[in-house]
Order: sequence, then structure tokens, then C-alpha cells
Amino acid sequence: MTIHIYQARLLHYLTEDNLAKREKSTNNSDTSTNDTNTLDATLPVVDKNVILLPVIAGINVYPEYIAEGALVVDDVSGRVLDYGSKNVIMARYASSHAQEGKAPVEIHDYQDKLIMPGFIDTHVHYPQIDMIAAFGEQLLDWLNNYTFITEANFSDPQVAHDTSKFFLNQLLANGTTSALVFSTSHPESVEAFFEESTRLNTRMITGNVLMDQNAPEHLCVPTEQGIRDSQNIIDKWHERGRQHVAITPRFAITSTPKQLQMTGELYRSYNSVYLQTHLAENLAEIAFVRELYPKHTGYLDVYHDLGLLGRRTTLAHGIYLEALEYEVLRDTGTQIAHCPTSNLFLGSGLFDLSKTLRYTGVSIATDVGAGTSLSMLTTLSEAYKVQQLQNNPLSAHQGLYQITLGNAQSLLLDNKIGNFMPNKEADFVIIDMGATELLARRMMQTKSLDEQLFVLMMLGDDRVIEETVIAGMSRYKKGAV
Ligand SMILES: Nc1nc2[nH]cnc2c(=O)[nH]1
Repeated sequence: MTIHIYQARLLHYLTEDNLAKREKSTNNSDTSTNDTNTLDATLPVVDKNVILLPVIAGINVYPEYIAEGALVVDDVSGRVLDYGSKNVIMARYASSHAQEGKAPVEIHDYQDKLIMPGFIDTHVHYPQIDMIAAFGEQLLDWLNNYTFITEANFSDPQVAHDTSKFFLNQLLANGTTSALVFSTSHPESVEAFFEESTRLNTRMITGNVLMDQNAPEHLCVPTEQGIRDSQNIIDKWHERGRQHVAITPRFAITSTPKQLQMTGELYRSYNSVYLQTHLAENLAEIAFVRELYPKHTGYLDVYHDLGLLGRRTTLAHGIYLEALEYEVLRDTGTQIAHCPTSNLFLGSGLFDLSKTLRYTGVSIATDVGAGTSLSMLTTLSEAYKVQQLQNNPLSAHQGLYQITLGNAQSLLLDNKIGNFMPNKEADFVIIDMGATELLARRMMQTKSLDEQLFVLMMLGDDRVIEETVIAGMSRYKKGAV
């Protein structure tokens, strides 16, 4: 085993509970609770003046920033051993380096860079990387004219394999280390994705897309067969290494009531399998659902009635919801994934982030290929603009919390990933805040950490990602072939 010490600026988000554990283990000697805008602080600073809307109701979260920090990773377990101010960490680990019987220490000097937990994308379609940026349609025409045509190619395992590889490498190049992903209705597409994710050791969630109506014949799978495919995929892949399965009915339009009912039964027969689908993204979509399910009070009621809602369910979009629907989301613990670049690109509408967060957990997601970027930073910058149009500006701390710990909380993975608490899996991203000439120039004008983070959120994208580390192993380095 080698102990790796990454010296850098560190930023992550902690819950009250994390903080209490941290204070207990460090005896409060290495943490202060001032405000993070003291840029030259060498001590870790937990800023309790920053008010963040929590993804999980009642669990408050604070930023911790360490201007001269160090993150300690063990390369055998792939977990975080420790983090803190550089001086304390170096005294604690590097000085024992020469002692007999101690693990060797490797120091990685990134003192001019920012290290954050790996970004998490909670709604993205990997096959759609091949038709991202398709012109001119809104949701239903876009699905028929572009999406279904591309997804049909994934009956070929070679296409599925090559695309999985390309897509996962693109995620790493964007600093994304975990994701909740749509494959296609072909089990081969799921198999290829999990194989490639296992090779990279990324923590990923996916499943075969269930469709048995209102889609081209070659994409529809007979009702029982689709459910059997999901069952087989769960048996083979769920919680194998870092892989998880999500039962994945595409949306109410492309599943018969029988299929949704069987989906609900399958979901309820497990307690750790996820469920993902789409909800209330577009007005024509909602009208079509009403036609197909006239006996239900609305779109969400279809899923509720057929047993698809719950704490492990993530519904993408949820732009157009009635008052009672927000209450159902809250009462069932169902999570919403907000996908700003997609909502703008397809002209779907403006999602109300703070309102929805008052009822239930909201994660942030790219939704490629309706979304126009795999960068979670670009996604945040569009989320900021969507909220600005509703007079509700999104702070950089809120955004950066959401794409790390917040998205982990929404997916119930915050015991494994999302921040640098010791023993969590060491998925992290090394960020060059001055990666472009413009960023470097703009950063020179900043006077506070908040301002720097806001500039990063608005102007940052894959160009700021210097390196991405998965479970302690470097898996992407900018410029490396
Ligand atoms: N954005 C988006 N919405 C959907 N609703 C049903 N399928 C899709 C999809 O592939 N993308």
C-alpha cells in the first residue's frame, strides 16, 4: 500500500453529523468555524454563515474550505484516510514515511489547484451522446425524429461497447465520477455499460429501458420480456462492485399500464434497487399522458397508483406540477432531477428549484442528449440562469454542494461518496481555476472565495478539469492520450 497525499486547496460540504464526527476525531484542533472568505487561512474553515437549502429536509450542510490543504488516500482500499490543513497532515503522515514498517508516502503537489469531490450526474442517457445537439424539435418530436433512431443502434453489442467507453471517458474528462444513467431497451446496452464501468471502477447506476408501446417496434420489448430482462440485470449486476441497477420505465407514454404495474411490483420486491423515469417535462407530453390514463388525476398519480414512487425513485424534470403533486413527492420521498440545459434546449420550461426543494430532494443533472453538455459546471451555469429568470439566484455554494454531496444524498450514496470524510471512496477532481486565459484574468480580479467559486460555476467546463481520480486511481489527466 502507498499513502498518497494530495496537497491542494480543498472544498467540500459537510453535514452537521459529519462535522460532529470530525470535531470529535480531530479534537477541534484543526478546524475553525469562521467564514470561508478569508482566502489566506491555513486552517480548515467551516462557514456556518453560508445558508444552503438542504437536499434532505432538516439535514443542514456547510462548506468547508482549506486554502492550504491536503487529502490523504490509500491506494489499496481506494478510500480517503484523512484530510486537513497541509501542515497537520504532513506532520501526521509524511514524517512517519521513513519509519520502518510504515507504508510509503507519495506526495502530489497541486497547491495551485482546487480539489473537490467528484461530480455526480443524476440523469443522463449514454446512448444519446451520439445525437446530442439535434436541431429544432420539442420533446415528443425530438424523441421520434432523433432519439429513437439513435437508440435502435444499441442492439449491436459493438456499438454499445464503443459508446459506453467513449461516454464514460467523457464523464471523467468533465470531472463526473458517478451517474444515474439511461441505457436503451436492449439488455446488451446495459451489459456493455456495466462492463466498462467495472473496468474503470466508477460507481454507476443504470438499467434496461422499459418500453412496450408508442415507440418504434424494434425498440419496444414485449411487456413480460422487458421485466424479465430487468430482473436478470438486477441478479447479475446490482451491487456488484460499484455498480447498481435502476428499473427504468422510459415514461408513462411508452409503457402500458400492465408494464407500469409489473414495474411497481418488481421495484417493491427489492429494498436497494433504484427506479428512474421522466415526469411532467413538456405540456404536450402531459396532455398525452392524460389521454392515455384518463382515470388518473394526473401524471404523477399514474406512477403513484402503480407503485413507482419512493425514496429510491428519481423522476427527471417535474417542471409542471400541481400543488397536490408536490405533496405526494414529499410524502413518498420521491426525488426530482433538475436538468436545466435540457429544459432550455427542448424549450420545455423553467423549473422552480427552491420551491421544489421545499417539498423533496432535488438533484442536478445534465440529461444529455437533450442536455447540451456533460459538464456539471456548465449545467450549474444554466441552472443559475433558469433561476435568475424566476428571481431566485443560485449561489455557487448551493450549486457546488448540489453536484457533489447533495446529489449523493439524493441517491442515498452519501455514506460512500460526496465529500472527503475519512473512509469514503476517494473519487475526486482536480480543478484548474485559471485553465483558460479568460478564467486566469477574471480570477485575478476576485476578492473572495465566493466570487472565485461563482466565476468557476459560470465560466468553468471540461477545460478546468485537470485530473479525475476514481477510488484513489487517476483515470483521466488533461492532455494525456
Ligand atoms: N429529456 C428526455 N425526456 C424524455 N422523456 C422520455 N424519454 C426522454 C428522453 O430520452 N429525454
